[in-house]
Amino acid sequence: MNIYTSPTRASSTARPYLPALATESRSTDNSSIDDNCEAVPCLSMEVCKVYPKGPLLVLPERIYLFSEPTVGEILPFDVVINVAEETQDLQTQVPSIEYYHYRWEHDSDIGTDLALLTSIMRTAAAERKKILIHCQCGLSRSATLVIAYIMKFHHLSLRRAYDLLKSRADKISPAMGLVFQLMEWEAALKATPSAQASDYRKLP
Ligand SMILES: N[C@@H](Cc1ccc(OP(=O)(O)O)cc1)C(=O)O
Repeated sequence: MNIYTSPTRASSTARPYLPALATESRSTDNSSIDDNCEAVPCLSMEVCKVYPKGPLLVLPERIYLFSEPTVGEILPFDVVINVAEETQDLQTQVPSIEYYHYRWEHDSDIGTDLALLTSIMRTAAAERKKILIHCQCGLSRSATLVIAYIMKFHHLSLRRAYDLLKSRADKISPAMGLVFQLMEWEAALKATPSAQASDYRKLP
């Protein structure tokens, strides 16, 4: 079990079960991706060295996952989505970048934001923009958003989307409360399959 348990959520609720089985095969394009995600434990909120080589390309449409970046680290990006309450808002320092800061905590209600942010990502990807998704450690909140994107625009179940991202960024561990919301997201996507048909894009 590699799902990060938020300290703000009691363990009274049933645990969603997403065993970390990397069932997706890696494409040639992404063969070097895992090399960037070294086995460096995220020891504290202050020291999140999960991506020691910088932002990690996790999806072929130029979508990268990362922990809290410096100004210099976001400069190469066209779009930055920061989904951590506690991270620094860099918007004023990078006026040329399309910058979004959604102040998620580990137990935030993110359902509405998922719809909006995945659409923003999709639009940016269609415009061939380079997109950075980050939170503080790049393990839970930002990973949740990327999983939601994969589910919606690559038509994968939560389990398969999680396994896919895990195969490319093996330290991800969405907080349990966020996994529950991804389960709701999955149900909502299933209820409106026709709305996604034109957005379908096959993963290489
Ligand atoms: N608190 C954890 C590290 C951690 C911090 C934040 C975190 O969330 P996110 O990836 O959403 O910034 C996940 C994990 C530890 O002590 O190892």
